[in-house]
Amino acid sequence: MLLRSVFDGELPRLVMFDLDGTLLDSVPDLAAAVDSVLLQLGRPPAGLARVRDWVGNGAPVLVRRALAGGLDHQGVDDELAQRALQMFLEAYAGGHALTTVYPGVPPLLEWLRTQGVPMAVVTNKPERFVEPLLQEKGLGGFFSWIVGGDTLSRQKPDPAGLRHVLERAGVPAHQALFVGDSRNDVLAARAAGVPCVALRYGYNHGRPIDEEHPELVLDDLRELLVG
Ligand SMILES: O=C(O)COP(=O)(O)O
Ligand SMILES: [Mg+2]
Repeated sequence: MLLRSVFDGELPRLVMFDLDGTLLDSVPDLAAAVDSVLLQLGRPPAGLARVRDWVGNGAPVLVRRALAGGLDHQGVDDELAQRALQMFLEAYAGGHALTTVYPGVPPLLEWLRTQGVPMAVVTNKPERFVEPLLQEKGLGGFFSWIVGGDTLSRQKPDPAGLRHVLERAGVPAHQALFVGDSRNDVLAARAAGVPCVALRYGYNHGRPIDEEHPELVLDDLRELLVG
């Protein structure tokens, strides 16, 4: 089995997951919220394809990128960014009907649960959205620990969130696994000493995630259970 091959034939003692682009295809709702902010500010909408490349560094950076119209958000007015962030949070709280669970996710989570492997979510999404979203999408109850982008003072690519969970779970880094979709995930895992699996279907600022050289790159999480 591919999952066991990462741990010399054993199972990991903890699996931590990224949220957006890994468990949930959340960009349609994120793009709708971004576009509602831009329209309220009298600007043209950004559209799903561009927002997809801007997701991954949390809501404040997503909003700044939307105001800048690109990944580089230097020079965006701080007061405007703050106002736009409040508008975004309000719009995004309005609903998540367009967000879907990637098909490989439920089979892997169910299987890990039957094996007694504890699970966690470490995301850059603001913490307030995470638990309700997991519940709404049928993924509530799987995760023993949840770290959002504003839970600690630092977010991914900083390893603080992963270390926070490792400590609480009492699991050494090399016996845990992190599953993500972006460069931030690979860098955070590497800095924490945690092996990393990355998904090609997610959001990585428009670049192939293979370039970041995680331990494994997959197209579907069910591949972990095969072999
Ligand atoms: O909110 C974001 O920017 C992305 O969140 P993620 O860390 O779950 O991919
Ligand atoms: Mg992600």
